[in-house]
Amino acid sequence: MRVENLSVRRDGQLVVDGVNFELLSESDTALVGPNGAGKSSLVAAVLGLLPRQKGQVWVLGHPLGPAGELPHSVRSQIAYLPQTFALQGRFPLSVAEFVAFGFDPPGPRLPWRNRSKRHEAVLVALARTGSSNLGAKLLSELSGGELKRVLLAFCVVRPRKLLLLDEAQAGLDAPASEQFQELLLQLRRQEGWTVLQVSHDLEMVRRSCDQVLCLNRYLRCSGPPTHALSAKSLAELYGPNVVAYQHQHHG
Ligand SMILES: Nc1ncnc2c1ncn2[C@@H]1O[C@H](COP(=O)(O)OP(=O)(O)OP(=O)(O)O)[C@@H](O)[C@H]1O
Repeated sequence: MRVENLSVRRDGQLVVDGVNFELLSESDTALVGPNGAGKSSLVAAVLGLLPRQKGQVWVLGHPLGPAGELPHSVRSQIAYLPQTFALQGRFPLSVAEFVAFGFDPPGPRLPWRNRSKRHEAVLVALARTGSSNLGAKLLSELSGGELKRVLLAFCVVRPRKLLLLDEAQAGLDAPASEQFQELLLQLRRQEGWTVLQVSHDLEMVRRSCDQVLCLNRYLRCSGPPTHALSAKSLAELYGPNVVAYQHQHHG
């Protein structure tokens, strides 16, 4: 993915201003910045879900159209996990049914076609994400950690190239968050995904991402974590009162 001079306006305010970046194939890039910095707006705009005020975006070599259009063949390579995924009450959709939706590329869906292949792919996806015991449960009955694993099962049920995650670990406790990140890393390597993930977990970003984009309306800094998350960069991004915490590894 390549983004040139991207600006996004919301309610008359410029919330993303002149942003440039590139995601290298099979890399893991984190998008960090304070609340309201424009991270979710940027992700929505590069997917064509939010209008751009200006700028060009190329997804897997294809230009994003003026109204966010992409060919089906490109859209089918993308998975997007939004920040919120609200299911009220006992929404009547099982985990296995939900993951099965991920099997069919965008476009007209013919549920009777590929039925046995789809069923097999769902079982494999659930197994690969440690969710085999959840297939018959309702999606609305899952815990936060279970739901995140099932969302990854949705992503892995057929091959894709690009994965965009908006605060996928929000609401998870520390062990669940760690497990989710490990699973994501494992699947990314196996599938060859290119990942862009919005995160507030700077320690996780330091440990597992190749590139960091520091956003606060415009791109304040970018590069490998050692550079982009230095004390100086963090002070510029979050203000001088943020303490840059770094694990010291001994031995
Ligand atoms: N639906 C909306 N309508 C109008 N303005 C919005 C909407 N959603 C967000 N904004 C505004 O756009 C700006 C950027 O918000 P955005 O959600 O992109 O930031 P963020 O960096 O993802 O924040 P957070 O870390 O809190 O999720 C904020 O000023 C916010 O108030």
